[in-house]
Amino acid sequence: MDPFQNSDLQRRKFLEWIGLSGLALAFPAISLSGCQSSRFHEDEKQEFKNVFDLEGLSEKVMGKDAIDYLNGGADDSKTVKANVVAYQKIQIRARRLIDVSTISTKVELFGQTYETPIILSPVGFQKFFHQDGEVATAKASVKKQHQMIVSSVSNYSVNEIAAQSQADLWFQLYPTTNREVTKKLLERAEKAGCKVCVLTVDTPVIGNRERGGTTLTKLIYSKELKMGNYEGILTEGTGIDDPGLTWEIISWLRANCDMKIVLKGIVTREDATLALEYGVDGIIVSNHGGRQLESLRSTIECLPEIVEEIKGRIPVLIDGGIRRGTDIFKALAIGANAVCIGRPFCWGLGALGQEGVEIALDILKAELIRDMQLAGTPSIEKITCDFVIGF
Ligand SMILES: Cc1cc2nc3c(=O)[nH]c(=O)nc-3n(C[C@H](O)[C@H](O)[C@H](O)COP(=O)(O)O)c2cc1C
Ligand SMILES: O=C(O)C(=O)c1ccccc1
Repeated sequence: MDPFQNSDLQRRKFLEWIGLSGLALAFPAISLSGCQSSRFHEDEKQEFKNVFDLEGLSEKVMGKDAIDYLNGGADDSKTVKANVVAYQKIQIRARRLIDVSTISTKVELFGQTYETPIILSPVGFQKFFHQDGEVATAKASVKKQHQMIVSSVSNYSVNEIAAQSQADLWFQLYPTTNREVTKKLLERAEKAGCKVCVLTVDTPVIGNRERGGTTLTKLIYSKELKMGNYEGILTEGTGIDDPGLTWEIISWLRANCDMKIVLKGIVTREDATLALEYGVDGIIVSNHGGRQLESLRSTIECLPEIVEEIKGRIPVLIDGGIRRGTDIFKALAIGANAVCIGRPFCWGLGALGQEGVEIALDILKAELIRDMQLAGTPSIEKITCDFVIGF
């Protein structure tokens, strides 16, 4: 039974029952947010100069619980800040008199060509930000030709998101302690057409979220939790995290699905080596946006040793703290094959639904193109480590 499916009153009662009165109050605010876009005129939309303008609007229209859940991190949020600040220490070495009249942002990953190297990170619970949740995000990603990664803990199921948006999705997996349940999650993703499984490896337990954490933890551990992908399959006593998970999962995944396997959450050269040994297809250098272990290095500081270890054998992606075209440029220069963004597209979603996600993606892509022109790099392959200093 889905406690949320019948009525607002039922949903509120359920949330109160599990002790989430604050969250219960937040839900009506979410359902109101569907009318947001009509409040903004074309001229006002021009006002979104950068993703921070979308953040500002999202804070005006979302409830406090949603804001805390979205922007919060582990402990004192030092790693959340480090992810952003570390980009500022790196400088660009631009070259002159290079023809930049045509710019290509195309990249190749897993044998496929993508229009841009900017991918949408998996983010759970997107209905918190806007009633259309992951479906709005997926529609924006299709329209703007960006790859989207659907979280295991999405509110809409991966098959519903695929059906409503026609998106080619990647699926992010949180393996449960019950492999039969995990198998069903994989089957659902493959049926939805997913060709890539992003296995998150930084969440043996949920981090210490002092901001927005109580809300999240209670929902995760609530036996009644019914988010899209677990509909009809989450058996009693199965949580979304598995503290017993080891490298053995890779061969199990190989035996149980045909998707490419990408590890998300690698932050050391040692684990990059093991990832190669276990034969994964790619890695995402990530600290979960600073939401898991506090005091990890920023991801851009982790990137050099990992790139050095991987030596181009498999794609290396990175996320965390990317807010500007120059941040994307720096990550690509240091050796990332693509980047993922989390909070920035969610600010757009919270602010204006699908249209806000589109605006966030447009802003970042336009910034990247302008920065490539100013630096003298007409294609992504041309962005080498000679173009950056101070990392
Ligand atoms: C609200 C929120 C929910 C998230 N949910 C998931 C998730 O379900 N699975 C996952 O692997 N990562 C999750 N992440 C981490 C993101 O995939 C990504 O690593 C992080 O947001 C990147 O940092 P950025 O937000 O600074 O761009 C979440 C992040 C946020 C902000
Ligand atoms: O908040 C997160 O970072 C996250 O990964 C998550 C986990 C479970 C439910 C929702 C989000």
